[in-house]
Amino acid sequence: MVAPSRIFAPDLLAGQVIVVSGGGTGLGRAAALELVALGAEVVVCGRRPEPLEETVALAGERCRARVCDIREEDDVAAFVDWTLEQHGRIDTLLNNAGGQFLAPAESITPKGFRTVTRLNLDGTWLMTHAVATKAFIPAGEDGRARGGKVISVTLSPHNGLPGMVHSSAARAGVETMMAELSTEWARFGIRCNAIAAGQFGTEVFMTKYPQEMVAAAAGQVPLGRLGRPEEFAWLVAYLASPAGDWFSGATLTLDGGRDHHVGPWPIEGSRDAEGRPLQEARRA
Ligand SMILES: CCC/C=C/C(=O)SCCNC(=O)CCNC(=O)[C@H](O)C(C)(C)COP(=O)([O-])OP(=O)([O-])OC[C@H]1O[C@@H](n2cnc3c(N)ncnc32)[C@H](O)[C@@H]1OP(=O)([O-])[O-]
Ligand SMILES: NC(=O)C1=CN([C@@H]2O[C@H](COP(=O)(O)OP(=O)(O)OC[C@H]3O[C@@H](n4cnc5c(N)ncnc54)[C@H](OP(=O)(O)O)[C@@H]3O)[C@@H](O)[C@H]2O)C=CC1
Repeated sequence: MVAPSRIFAPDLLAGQVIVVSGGGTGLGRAAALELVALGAEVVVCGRRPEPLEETVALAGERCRARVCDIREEDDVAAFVDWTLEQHGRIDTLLNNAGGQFLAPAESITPKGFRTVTRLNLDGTWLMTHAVATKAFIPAGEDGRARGGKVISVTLSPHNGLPGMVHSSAARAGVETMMAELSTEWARFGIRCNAIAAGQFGTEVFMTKYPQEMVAAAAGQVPLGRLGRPEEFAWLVAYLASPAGDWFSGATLTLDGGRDHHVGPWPIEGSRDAEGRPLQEARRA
């Protein structure tokens, strides 16, 4: 039995069907559990069955899983068809699956660059296009497009993460994709937004990258800590709920201030004896 939400009413998303890509781990799993706690039917996908099965075991009967590689067009089509066979509708798609490797730009090969843009940009597009054309745009019983919501995970800081030029470029593309579609697909009642995630202490974040980088990450966040997966899940739930109905084309940055980090403040050598920032004297 999934734990009740600490923030929202338990029936906030009752009756909704929500797809979470990458729902077997980290931020995707946290979102899946919160959405189930709020009454939604959730379908998770990813490449490996084991983490998906663990999410289902934690979430209970209102969560289903199916293996799908979001980079493969046929996989994506089969996954969306299967979800519609199971539930008859999709209300929200959370494009959370993604990732990258850390490497200096000059050492990234053409294949390495393509690998990361294909996952984050092409994969997000394949999922978005398939869900829109199969579930959101076709007419419902009233003869009008059913509509729906797309929420795509991107990356903060927006000036790019050194060592991640491929992912920084791909996520910028996803944010523009969401903004563009918010105009084109408004006529179908489709809302498209991005959540620019700062650094969250998920298991993969804590273990995949060089430990020096991980150890330094919180120090680059003005609020002084990494994000907690439930903080991501709450924003997803808010956007999926009626409170999110007038958001479209937006990028919501969720990062403890990381996007605007300029280094330690007060600046080293520019503090008074108590460590406070310096202040100019008033004119006499
Ligand atoms: C501050 C942090 C902010 C963000 C945090 C998070 O996102 S946390 C969450 C993060 N979560 C995730 O990232 C989860 C998802 N991430 C993944 O699945 C992998 O990281 C992936 C994106 C590489 C795709 O995997 P895949 O199995 O499809 O690919 P593959 O392994 O077969 O490699 C294909 C090609 O890529 C290249 N290349 C690969 N690695 C390196 C490297 N270390 N060095 C150099 N190059 C590398 C290489 O060209 C290779 O070809 P080769 O030379 O072998 O012929
Ligand atoms: N944690 C952080 O600090 C930040 C994370 N992000 C992004 O947020 C998202 C979640 O991150 P996090 O939970 O930390 O990381 P995880 O690595 O735990 O999550 C990535 C998920 O995506 C799935 N996935 C990867 N490739 C594919 C694919 N080709 N097809 C389908 N599913 C795939 C993985 O499952 P499987 O391997 O089984 O396919 C996994 O469940 C990612 O897009 C990440 O890049 C962005 C900014 C910062």
